[in-house]
Amino acid sequence: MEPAQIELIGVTKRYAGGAAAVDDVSLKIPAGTYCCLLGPSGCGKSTTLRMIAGHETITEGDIRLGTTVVTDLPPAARGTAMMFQSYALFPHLDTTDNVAFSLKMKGMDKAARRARAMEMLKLVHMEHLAERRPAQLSGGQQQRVALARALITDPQVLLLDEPLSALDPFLKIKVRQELKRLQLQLGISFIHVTHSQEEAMALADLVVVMNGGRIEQAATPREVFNRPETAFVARFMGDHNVLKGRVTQAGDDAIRFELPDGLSFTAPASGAEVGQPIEIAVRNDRVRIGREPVTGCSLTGLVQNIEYHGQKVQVALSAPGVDEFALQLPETDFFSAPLHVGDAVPLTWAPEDVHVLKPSATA
Ligand SMILES: Nc1ncnc2c1ncn2[C@@H]1O[C@H](COP(=O)(O)OP(=O)(O)OP(=O)(O)O)[C@@H](O)[C@H]1O
Repeated sequence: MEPAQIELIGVTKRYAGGAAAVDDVSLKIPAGTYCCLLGPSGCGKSTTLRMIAGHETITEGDIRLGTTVVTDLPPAARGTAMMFQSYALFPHLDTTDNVAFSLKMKGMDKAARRARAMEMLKLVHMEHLAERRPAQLSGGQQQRVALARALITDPQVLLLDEPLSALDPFLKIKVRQELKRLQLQLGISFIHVTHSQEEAMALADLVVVMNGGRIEQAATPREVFNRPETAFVARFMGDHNVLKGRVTQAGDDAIRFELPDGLSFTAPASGAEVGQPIEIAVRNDRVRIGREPVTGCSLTGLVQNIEYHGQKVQVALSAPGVDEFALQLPETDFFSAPLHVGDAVPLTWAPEDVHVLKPSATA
């Protein structure tokens, strides 16, 4: 099948008696995109995926694949295929028959469907284990079989629900690379649900950050990381400090805002007016120690915790009126002048590294 764009138009899901699990979500995923639905537990990622797959009814709105509205079509008629978290392989069938299963349901003869299954097994580098049963395969191998089984239906979109969550950290990275290779090779869209921002950043062309059934931001990984739209996205992606205050002066180019404890900062003008609440983000790795203070971009922090991360050292600090503040230093910088818990540290950042946030979609 030709790759096709998928579009969600005002899609809402209300389970019986509950609030909206997915709330008026609109999203376009261009053909041939690796898309990650990212967010914390309960934000509606799996429900969104299941509605695309046709395993969950849609309360309101429509889903379109290419030019076809698939909202009311059964899963097998949509042009999508789903790989489940549990792999859901049949224990009594060998690898080849597991992969060929949907072709058997369609009435294809045995020789033809086993030949096609073997092509799929080659695609996922599993042809040498074609005769094994699921119990004789490792978790990673079972997952490849599940992938081959989903791909044999020749879908326009492959849907993956937390595909890497059961794998150990080494295998996770290996399978991650294979998923990306397969998506590029096949040229179809993959929609991959994850709660790991690292996984989403590594894989996705399009990251869709969800919170409380809504989309907070949908953009490239670089955009989401460098220009998080909301405090939720900045915190969820990590490696950002968020400062929350009230605007005290508003100029054409810059504003000043004050934290509850009186610390005052500068941010680029963003249409905010005097008296309005404001949130800004500064990346942890853009905060510097002990430089000349920059007016409106400095504070003194008290070191609370130090974590060694290999290439970087993460230092958590406290300051009056600031919930959490951290900086990341390259390993060599940290060890050339090590900090200790309890040290009072002068911190500064450049005005151009201050990023003004919008109110959250669920606010
Ligand atoms: N079958 C169901 N019946 C009622 N409520 C449900 C059902 N499935 C999910 N929900 C609720 O809908 C909301 C979204 O759930 P969903 O599984 O889509 O979230 P998620 O982001 O995928 O979470 P997780 O990462 O934990 O799987 C949650 O509040 C959940 O409790």
